[in-house]
Amino acid sequence: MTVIIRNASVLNKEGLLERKHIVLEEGVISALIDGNEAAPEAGEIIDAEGKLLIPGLIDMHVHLREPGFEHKETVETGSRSAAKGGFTTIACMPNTRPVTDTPEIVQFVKDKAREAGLVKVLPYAAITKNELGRELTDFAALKEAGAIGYTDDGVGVQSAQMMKDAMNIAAALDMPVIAHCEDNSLVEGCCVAEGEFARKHGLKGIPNESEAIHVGRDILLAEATGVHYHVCHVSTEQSVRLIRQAKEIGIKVTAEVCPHHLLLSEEEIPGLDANWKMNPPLRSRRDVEACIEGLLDGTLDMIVTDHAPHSEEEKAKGMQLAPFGIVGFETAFPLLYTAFVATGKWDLSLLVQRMTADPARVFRLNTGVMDIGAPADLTLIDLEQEKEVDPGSFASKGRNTPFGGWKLKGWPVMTWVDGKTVWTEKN
Ligand SMILES: NC(=O)N[C@@H](CC(=O)O)C(=O)O
Ligand SMILES: [Zn+2]
Ligand SMILES: [Zn+2]
Repeated sequence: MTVIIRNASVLNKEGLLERKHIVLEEGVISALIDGNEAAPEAGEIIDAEGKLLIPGLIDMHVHLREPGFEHKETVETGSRSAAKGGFTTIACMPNTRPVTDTPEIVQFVKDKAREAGLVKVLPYAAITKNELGRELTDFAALKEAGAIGYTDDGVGVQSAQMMKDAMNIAAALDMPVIAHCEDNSLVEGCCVAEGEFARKHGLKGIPNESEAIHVGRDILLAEATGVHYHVCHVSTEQSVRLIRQAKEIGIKVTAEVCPHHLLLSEEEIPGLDANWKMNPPLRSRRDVEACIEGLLDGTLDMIVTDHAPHSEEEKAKGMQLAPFGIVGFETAFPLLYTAFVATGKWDLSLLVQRMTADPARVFRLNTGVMDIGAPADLTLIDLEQEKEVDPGSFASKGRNTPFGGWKLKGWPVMTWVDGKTVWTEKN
């Protein structure tokens, strides 16, 4: 099957936009033709009409909730939500029920993804059985089953010895350890960050050190073990500083940041609405600025959504009792485009790189670039289209977002995986 995408705006290696016709054959990009030349006439022809065509977005931190929490999301609904948001590869977290801590559950997630037939789903496996922090999982068997890394996301690994053992085994298997950094002794009974909002509402606040203490500890353990250590959802100035210093001295550390931690601080939380509750929490303006700076200088390698769907009933329990987490796939690109690129603060190529080529480089994925021979994982984006975020229209089962009603530009309109259309606005 041949697909020709005519008249697309494509970012060249210098980060400038060029008009191209792109030919997709047998699931790979087979030709990039100068837009001034005639486009070939064969197979399915799509006229991009000058819209932006980029490598499919990659999200290395998402929650698909299956098995066990199908009322929040399934592999299928999450995959559709991802495709709608312009994502073509997503890596899902193991805090399911049962936890993804055996080869059978890794296989189950892969089977569900194949049945859905939408985006590429890469499963992570747990570091410890049932994510309880007591006993390591069988790293070799989990790798063999197709897990791409180990993480207890949702909770931090509290024991330094447990983390060190995990890193030693992962290093020997040439696999990464991905860490949710949180010291439980510092966050008991907390639901929002330390700061003005917590004070005003009489809530116990989550301090920045609860995250950064684990980042610092784990960087030392990564240095000792030589593992590839990846930090989840960085949200504090202190974590950014520690990661920057570790990179400077050659420790193999990489990191991710979420759109909400680049856009929102605790000052913006409007009230006791749990759609503003996530872990890590929204912190101070100073932390937001440090995360932005970290992303710009490459200390933070990539943007991830931490797509964390919950049901409306669960989120209605209020700030203190509702579960942590917000959905992310369907708003990520338009949010960042509108806030940072349309305003002239960032180059378009920087945003695209941090959501495609950079995660592919860090996790050694064979995608994320628009080269001849690369998989035809592509996203077409309408940079002019402006519309309001409408949680009611999400493909995700989750409606839990603080961004409802935000007016955004830069909406994905069509997504291809291995040359196959997995989502189009026109349906
Ligand atoms: N980020 C969140 O607020 N919640 C995540 C867990 C996590 O990513 O730590 C979830 O599973 O709901
Ligand atoms: Zn986490
Ligand atoms: Zn998460």
